[in-house]
Amino acid sequence: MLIDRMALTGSILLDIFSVLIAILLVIISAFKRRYSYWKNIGVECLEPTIPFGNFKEVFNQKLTLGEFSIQYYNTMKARKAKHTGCYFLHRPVYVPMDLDIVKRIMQIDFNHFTDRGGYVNEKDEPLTATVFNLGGQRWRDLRVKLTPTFTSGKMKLMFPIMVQLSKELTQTLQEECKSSDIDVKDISARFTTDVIGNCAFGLDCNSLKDPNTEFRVQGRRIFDSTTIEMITKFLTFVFPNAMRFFHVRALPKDASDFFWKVTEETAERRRRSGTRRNDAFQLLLDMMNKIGKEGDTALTFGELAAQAFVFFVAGFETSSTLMSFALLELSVNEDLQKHLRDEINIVLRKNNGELTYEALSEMRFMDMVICETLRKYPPVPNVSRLCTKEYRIPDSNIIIRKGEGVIIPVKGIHYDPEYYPQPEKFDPTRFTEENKSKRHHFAFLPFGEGPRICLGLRFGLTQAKVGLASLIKNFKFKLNPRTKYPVKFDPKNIFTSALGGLWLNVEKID
Ligand code: HEM
Repeated sequence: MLIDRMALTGSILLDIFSVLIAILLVIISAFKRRYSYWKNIGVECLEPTIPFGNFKEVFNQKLTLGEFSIQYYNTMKARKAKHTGCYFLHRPVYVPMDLDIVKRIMQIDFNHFTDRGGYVNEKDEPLTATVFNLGGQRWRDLRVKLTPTFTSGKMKLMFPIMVQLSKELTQTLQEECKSSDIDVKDISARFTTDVIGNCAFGLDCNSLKDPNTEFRVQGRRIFDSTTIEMITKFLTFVFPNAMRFFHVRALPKDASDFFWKVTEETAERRRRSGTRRNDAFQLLLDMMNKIGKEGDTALTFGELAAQAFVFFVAGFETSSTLMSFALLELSVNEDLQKHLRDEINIVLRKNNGELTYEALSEMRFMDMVICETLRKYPPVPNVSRLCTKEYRIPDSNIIIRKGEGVIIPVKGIHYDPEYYPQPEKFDPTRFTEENKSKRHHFAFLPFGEGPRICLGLRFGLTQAKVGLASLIKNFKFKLNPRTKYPVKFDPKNIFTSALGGLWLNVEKID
């Protein structure tokens, strides 16, 4: 009896094992067929690994996406390839190396690449339906409506709030640097959280005064992904339909619940008090209440909340990354720090000590430092596009089919010695007007380009410059031994982020 049962079990196990092996072989052969795609159409490609494609080191967290961008770009450049292809898991992705082709995809022939391919799952997670993630006509309509949010006129109105918060930043730092080393990434993020909260929503987020305020905690939560969350994010990008079918959420639930609740409360407060403010949130409320041009379609509350959310998230993280890496480089290059401080003091003296919007635009060296920081540490190391209409790459037989992805290797381009000799060197003079005019315009892409260029570019630059002006005027920064230079980047973060923070020694200038 026992022997019979063992035999039966053994044969079932064998059957299951054979079926599994057969399935595995089918999957492997499907991958192999897929992985011959670029070779078959004569496009340069590196050897992919099943099932990661060319992103194995990114998945197992040996490389950040920024490091991948540089490594991939340099390898292909050494092969003198103009057109290259890689595989993101099973998906073929075109990667242009020639800046004229980059310009065509992002700008001239944009109509073929209108989408980014972000994950939208409105049913389970309305906050994903942002202007960043949406494509097609819904993106176009929203983009047109949201563009007036950050005009230079609006920036001038918001400017005094930024200056006021920069004074709070100085006071906070003065207190905190007495007793401890400073993680400039953290303090910059607290500043930009308060700025975007106040300028865009009229909310006092209070994170400078209280580093553990819920805004800061939940803001950090969005970017501090666990390994599982990071893999989920990748999968939502590659299999959006399947992930929607299985109701998969791309955002941490606690953080998205918090932002939803804050948006509801803010909308309700304004409705009850009847106050109108000249800010991004008012613009969104008007769009929801159909106060605007005749024939405009109204936003739903979910759409409003999603746009408020993306402004908040995009608004604080990227700009604080910019501020903190600028501070890092200025602490390593003390002559540049002094040069910048001298410029700030000269401009402020001319303006009776007042930092105004116009005074800020007089700071030419500040602008060069900011650009060089964005070149060396682009907060978004790669930019993506989704082909929405079949496209033949000019002067070639390569066809990009509808549904195929494109990656622009921003960080790779920023480290190309052909455009930036000695790319590891921090050298703001690369951005004098004369030097800029000698380079291809698409050799500098920290905000992307074309109709989908960053919507908050002006806001991001202004808040980072205001914060930096007040910090460099009032403090001296030096590298702290806790920070490795060159920096080690955090492979768990899809954006540029230093592993363990950016710790500096800070000394108040009397
Ligand atoms: C230093 C600061 C910033 C950097 C480096 C940055 C970078 C970027 C990049 C690379 C993109 C993709 C562009 C493309 O695909 O061509 C983007 C898109 C976007 N950014 Fe920013 N960003 C910054 C600040 C901001 C701020 C402050 C906001 C809002 C308050 C913002 C809102 C957006 C939005 C809404 C999009 C999507 C635009 C669209 O698809 O139409 N960004 N940003």
